[in-house]
Amino acid sequence: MAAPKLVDGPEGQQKVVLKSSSGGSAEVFLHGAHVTSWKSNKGEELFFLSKKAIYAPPKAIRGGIPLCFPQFGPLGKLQQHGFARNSEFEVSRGSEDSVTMSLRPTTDLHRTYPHEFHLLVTVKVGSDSLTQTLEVKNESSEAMPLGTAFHTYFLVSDVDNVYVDVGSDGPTYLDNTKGRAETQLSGSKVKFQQEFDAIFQGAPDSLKLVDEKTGRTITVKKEGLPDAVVWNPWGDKQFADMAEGEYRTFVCVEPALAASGPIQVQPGETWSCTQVLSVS
Ligand SMILES: O=P(O)(O)OC[C@H]1O[C@H](O)[C@H](O)[C@@H](O)[C@@H]1O
Repeated sequence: MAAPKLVDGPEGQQKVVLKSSSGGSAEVFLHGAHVTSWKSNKGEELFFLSKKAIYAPPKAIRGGIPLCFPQFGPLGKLQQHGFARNSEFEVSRGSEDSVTMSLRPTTDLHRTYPHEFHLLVTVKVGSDSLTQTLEVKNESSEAMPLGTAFHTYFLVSDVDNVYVDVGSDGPTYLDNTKGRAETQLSGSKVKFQQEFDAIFQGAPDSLKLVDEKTGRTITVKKEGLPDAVVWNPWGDKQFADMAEGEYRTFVCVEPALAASGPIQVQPGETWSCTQVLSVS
């Protein structure tokens, strides 16, 4: 099995380039096991990646799929979204169209998260799909708390042209712009006219992002992740690693173990989750 090719990227960071025999492709940095590009078999880029992204610790790359682990957002004692997205992974195995990257805790990570674990993240690209799986084994003698998310930034023609169908009619969500106040969505479609930052707890396992201008539909299927976060920051506020106006060109749909967590992974237990993205 050919080992995946390591290619130099910005700021001395290395990435793996994946190619499917039927045309799709993807790129995954060792920094954060971070997927930064997914192209369909038509060669169209499907992920947003900021022109001002920073490719070195302690920043996560702004775009693609930041890996939130072992915490989601501020829901715990660790840094926002946990440390995995700012950690250096190693290639564990791979092929032309798939790579598995590995992270074990360093002394530094143990300072805030005193657990022995082995984290494996696998990314596989198909002609019009990308599959990402996270597996974590608790190798310590006590339970380890876990929150996580695949924090995917999808490229859109303009935020005015899109909606996210969350798969159920009139669900409630926790509104992060209002202190996680419980709020009800009218209908099943999230549209964007202002900052939207919501945790749909116990969301259906299939969500859709529809771009009515391009006619493109992205389907997000989640396994093992009870929640879904939908986010657009609206406006050029507070993000030094986002260029002016870039907020109009992405929507985040994030399969997550967020407000339904953290869970406790028991000693010796391996916990896993998956997202399958497809474009039509
Ligand atoms: O800037 P970051 O740490 O990557 O967080 C970016 C965003 O992530 C999630 O979508 C949260 O729901 C938002 O509240 C947060 O602003």
